[in-house]
Amino acid sequence: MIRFEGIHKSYSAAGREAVALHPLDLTIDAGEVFGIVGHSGAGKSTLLRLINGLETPSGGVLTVDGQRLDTLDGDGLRTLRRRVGMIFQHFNLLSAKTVIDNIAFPLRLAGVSKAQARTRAQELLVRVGLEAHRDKFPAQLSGGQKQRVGVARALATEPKILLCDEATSALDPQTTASVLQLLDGINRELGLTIVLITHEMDVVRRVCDRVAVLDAGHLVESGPVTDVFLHPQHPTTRRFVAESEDVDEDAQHDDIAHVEGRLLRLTFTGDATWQPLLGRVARETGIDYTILSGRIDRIKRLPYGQLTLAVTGDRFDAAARSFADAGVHVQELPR
Ligand SMILES: Nc1ncnc2c1ncn2[C@@H]1O[C@H](COP(=O)(O)OP(=O)(O)OP(=O)(O)O)[C@@H](O)[C@H]1O
Repeated sequence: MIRFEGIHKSYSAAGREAVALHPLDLTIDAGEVFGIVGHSGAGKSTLLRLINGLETPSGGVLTVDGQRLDTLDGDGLRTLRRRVGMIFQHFNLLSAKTVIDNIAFPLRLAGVSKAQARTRAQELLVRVGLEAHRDKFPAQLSGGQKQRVGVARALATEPKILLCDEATSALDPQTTASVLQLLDGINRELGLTIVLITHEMDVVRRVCDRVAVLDAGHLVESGPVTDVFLHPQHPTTRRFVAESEDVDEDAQHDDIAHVEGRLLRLTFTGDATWQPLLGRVARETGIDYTILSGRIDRIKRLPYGQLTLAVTGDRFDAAARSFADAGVHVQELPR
């Protein structure tokens, strides 16, 4: 478990104090995939780098697996870094070393013999699906393959926690999906805690269990991805969700101006996603509806659907109740 209590961080640059993180409380549970989303400069990297001691907080208490980081000496910090692996946006591989030697490198640093380090690196190569590339150099690999080497190297010292610093931001959508799948598998099979920072809500939707939203150094919202993604409360979170769904909010506003009725947002999750509810409720209550927007997708493995309707007819409240009785989350939106 990683626990931030009143943690804050300021940098002094050119004689001035700049606040990167305002005091925040946050708990990341063992074994979960936790996403931290925010725009550039929001404080994501700072938050992540506090966890492996690459940055020290200006105040507050940070505990990793029950150990306060401010009590660690040099040896303690080195042990922490073996238990907390990290992967990076630009992979940070050693260009003069082969794939297998890149993976073995942290073990060699930790004093493991060359033969043992290579045996372990070979196992990791298989896990990330790169056996065929073991003797190549990083320059001979695609971005996705480089990130797989990064993952294998991070796993070499058998960490309990994996930090991912914009790990898919330099990759195309298909490669992003395969690297996220790899991370998901590692989380499930090895029980590793994964903390990832990203500026894309879509990355959070695909792999994270919980998420925190940072805005200019403030933690503005956090919770299970199903809650935060489907029912965002803070304007910054709403913008992230709208961006990831490719919604043009201005165009949507224009569309709404053209239709009559009250606006209803229906969110279906799990089994409710597959029920033929719309027609049934319309028949039973005599309402009519126009679909303004709709989406069916998954949050991690949970199927969900979200529809925005303009509803006409007298029995709006009865229709809303029928949807709610069928397990659908119902929200009336202001016009
Ligand atoms: N070493 C440093 N010295 C001075 N200021 C810093 C330092 N590192 C970060 N900052 C400042 O702290 C704030 C938060 O930076 P941070 O890198 O944590 O944000 P971020 O959300 O990760 O952004 P990005 O996605 O662009 O990396 C920014 O205003 C940044 O300029």
